[in-house]
Amino acid sequence: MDQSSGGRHRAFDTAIVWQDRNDMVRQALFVSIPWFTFVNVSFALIIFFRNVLISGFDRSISDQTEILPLINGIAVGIIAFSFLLAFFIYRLPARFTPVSMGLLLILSLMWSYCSYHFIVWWHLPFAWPLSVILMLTALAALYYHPPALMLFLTPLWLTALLASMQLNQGISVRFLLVWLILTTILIYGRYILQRWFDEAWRRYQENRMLIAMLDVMAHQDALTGTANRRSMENYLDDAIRQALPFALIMLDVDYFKRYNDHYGHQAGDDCLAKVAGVLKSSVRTPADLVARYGGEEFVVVLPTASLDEAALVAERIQASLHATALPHLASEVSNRVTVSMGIALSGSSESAAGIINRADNALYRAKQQGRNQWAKQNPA
Ligand SMILES: Nc1nc2c(ncn2[C@@H]2O[C@H](COP(=O)(O)OP(=O)(O)OP(=O)(O)O)[C@@H](O)[C@H]2O)c(=O)[nH]1
Repeated sequence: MDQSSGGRHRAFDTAIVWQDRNDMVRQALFVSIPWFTFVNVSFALIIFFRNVLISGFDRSISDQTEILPLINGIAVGIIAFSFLLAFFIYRLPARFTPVSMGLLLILSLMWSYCSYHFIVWWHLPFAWPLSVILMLTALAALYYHPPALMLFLTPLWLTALLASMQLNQGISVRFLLVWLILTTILIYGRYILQRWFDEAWRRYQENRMLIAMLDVMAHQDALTGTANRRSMENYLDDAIRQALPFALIMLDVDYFKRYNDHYGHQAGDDCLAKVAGVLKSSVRTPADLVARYGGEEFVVVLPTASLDEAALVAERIQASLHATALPHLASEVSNRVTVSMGIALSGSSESAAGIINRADNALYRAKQQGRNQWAKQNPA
């Protein structure tokens, strides 16, 4: 993920690239955490303002009123810790650390403490829905990260059971049923969401493999495995745009029509693949490019090479081809497959077509002079 351009936040908005599944989890967290913070903060604010601004709003708050300042303090704490959690997750960037896990647990414990009092002492009608909303919020926001989800859910989930037992002086069958249904919703809900998450990851991987395959098909020649003509033209255009000098060897298999006529088209294909193998093993660095220009013509591009260095590569190609000893009994110059080559140097502000044209002229001269040799561009 590119953090340098456009800042941390935009890295998730634009052109998402997930290297592994953890990246996807981070992305999900990044998307979920503002909403998770919003739910926590807004409910804490409601509690705080009901208690502080509208005192006596909840007439049922008659028992244990001395606990009210503590509840208000916890509401403020929830707001602070929610923002702190968002801050830690966004700053690190977007991942669960022991600190954010600890914050999640503290948040849940604070909510659990509040809901216990709301249910057991104050009988507040919104206490149950609040607990359920918080649990479902956590489910939707954290389902893809089981440890984080468990840390937030477990205290609230247990508190709901314990508060009910305390309220009913034992186990109420009616409540137990509701609690079990809630538990089922949480477990099954997580299972369904997780399946979608895994499915999204699987399809993302498939798409990436497909794109990589299409990329290879778009830039590679299927028969020889070298770069194709379009890829070579892009390569040359890039080099010219960046004013990078290069030498270019244009290369043609001698008497290839006769080869096809003599050995058959299939053998001709094999021969081209072997010639391409020789070319690839004869270049110097990974930056050098071997491309199939078309038919039995190839191009070798040698960045920063001089004419003499390119001539050395041409010699190496000839020697290597000779050593490979591909028979060509229909050839007039040798009983092995040979090539003719034309070498040209890139000139300042010259187009790719112009350079190729000069290499092609040199190749033509090499052919005229008897084939199985190379010729340099005409001096300017
Ligand atoms: N087997 C095979 N043959 C191809 C392929 N592409 C082009 N050819 C053949 O390559 C031959 C090229 O013939 P020419 O252009 O006359 O060249 P040449 O016979 O090598 O003659 P010189 O270049 O003058 O030595 C043609 O017969 C094409 O059919 C290919 O992919 N596979």
